[in-house]
Amino acid sequence: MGAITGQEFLDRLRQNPPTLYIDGQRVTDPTTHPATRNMAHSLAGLYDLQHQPELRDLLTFEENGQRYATSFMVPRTKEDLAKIGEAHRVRANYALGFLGRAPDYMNANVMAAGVGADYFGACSASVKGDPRRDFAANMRRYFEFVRENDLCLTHALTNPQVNRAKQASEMPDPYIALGVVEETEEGVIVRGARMMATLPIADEILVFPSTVLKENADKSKYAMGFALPCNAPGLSFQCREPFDLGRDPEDHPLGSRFDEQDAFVIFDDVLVPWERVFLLYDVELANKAYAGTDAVLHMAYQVVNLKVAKTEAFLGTAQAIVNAIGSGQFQHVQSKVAEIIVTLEIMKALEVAAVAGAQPNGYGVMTPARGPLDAARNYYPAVYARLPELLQLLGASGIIMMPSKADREGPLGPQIQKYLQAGAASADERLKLFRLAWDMSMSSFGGRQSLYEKFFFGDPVRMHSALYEVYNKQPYVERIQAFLNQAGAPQAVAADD
Ligand SMILES: Cc1cc2nc3c(=O)[nH]c(=O)nc-3n(C[C@H](O)[C@H](O)[C@H](O)COP(=O)(O)OP(=O)(O)OC[C@H]3O[C@@H](n4cnc5c(N)ncnc54)[C@H](O)[C@@H]3O)c2cc1C
Repeated sequence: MGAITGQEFLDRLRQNPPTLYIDGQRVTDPTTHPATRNMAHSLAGLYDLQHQPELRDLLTFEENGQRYATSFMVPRTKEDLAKIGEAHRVRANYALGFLGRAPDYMNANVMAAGVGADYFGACSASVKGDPRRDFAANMRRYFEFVRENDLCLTHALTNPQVNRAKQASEMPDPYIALGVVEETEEGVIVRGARMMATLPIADEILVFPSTVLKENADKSKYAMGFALPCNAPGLSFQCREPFDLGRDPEDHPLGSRFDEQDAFVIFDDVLVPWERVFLLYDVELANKAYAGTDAVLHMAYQVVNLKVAKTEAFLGTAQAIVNAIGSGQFQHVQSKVAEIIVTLEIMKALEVAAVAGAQPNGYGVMTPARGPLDAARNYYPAVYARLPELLQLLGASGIIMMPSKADREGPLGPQIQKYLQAGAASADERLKLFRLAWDMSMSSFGGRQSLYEKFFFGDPVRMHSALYEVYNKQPYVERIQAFLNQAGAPQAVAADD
């Protein structure tokens, strides 16, 4: 099959809808439900991009006579990596960088895991050569399956909050956190919940643990990795309140089109067939799965490209506001726009450095450099909050005084046109622009983005700790030590002056 069209995506979603619940009701058809239909069609548009004649060569690649999405490409050279990055960027621009979990993100994950599938073969519960329990073979096949069908994947890594002072096994019920209940001939039965899966309007869900599990026999039932269709029996997604309010895109330019949704995932004794199991009971392997296959780096590479696109959107919007209201001569206004430029250039430089420092990994995959990507995924969550704040500071009351499209067509239309025009734009143009700034920075959609940017790659506190642990600081300590030793002698001579 290979790269699908938007229509194929929608048909598949309609025929096999994920088990979604919104506002107490089951969503029987996400392509028509008011809370999900616009997002479903936006995703379809993203799939259609890969068939546009001018983008086809960038967004897809050919293998054995078949075309696949570039995000599934196994990079063997730095040129391959650069092409993948450019494709990520073009696809990110489709939603101005505001679609956090477009399919590319998980495609990068399954690509790295699929090529590095031997990692899963080392799992203590894997049976080499067994057509169903050979986890390496399962992972390899799964990558092929996802790529062949151009599937859209969601994923859920963290357990419900409940009590972060306790381990999963110490909760009031041992199956609040997702755990294995039993093995059967067909597979494993899992029970419990996962806290968050963005983009539940998907074909399949990938489940891995992200929290570091401690080694002991009891906790090993929480160590697992598997994939399932989003309509597997017993699996349900409880969606949060929708941010697509059904408004005209001119009024809610982002929320009306790109509410990717976030869902709480409930596994009510769900059967995971053996062929879909990639990891089981092996705490050490589970804890290191993302690093062990380098999936984390390929995902982070998608992310750095996405964040470049998003920061470019902030810069463009900020400068358009400045142009519209003629505030560009004020020094502090220039300084605020310059702040966005600095963030953008840092992210672009980290992307370039990730490719420049890329090396083939043990599986022959050209892997972007870890240092710049770790810097990007720690830096951006720390600075993101300033971007919406800068839009607010530049737009001021303009970001709240925004009559809607219906208002502009109503009885006060002529007055709105007169009083809400901009120095360099009509009222219609100005209000569309300010509505975008509001949706980026202040609406419920924009507010969720601010939370998303803080946590999308994990808890920033623990990410910093992880960086502290892995970063080789010793050469710098030694340099300081050498300097101090050198400095000692001349200082001793001069000290008696
Ligand atoms: C909008 C949004 C979308 C998301 N999408 C996805 C998704 O698609 N898939 C997915 O798997 N996850 C997703 N996440 C979840 C994300 O991975 C988590 O938010 C992140 O890992 C933090 O975990 P938590 O939310 O459970 O916070 P908690 O772990 O509950 O942390 C809450 C607070 O307690 C502190 N804390 C808790 N435990 C510790 C500790 N051991 N050490 C130090 N401090 C601690 C934290 O620093 C934080 O301040 C999403 C999150 C958001 C907000």
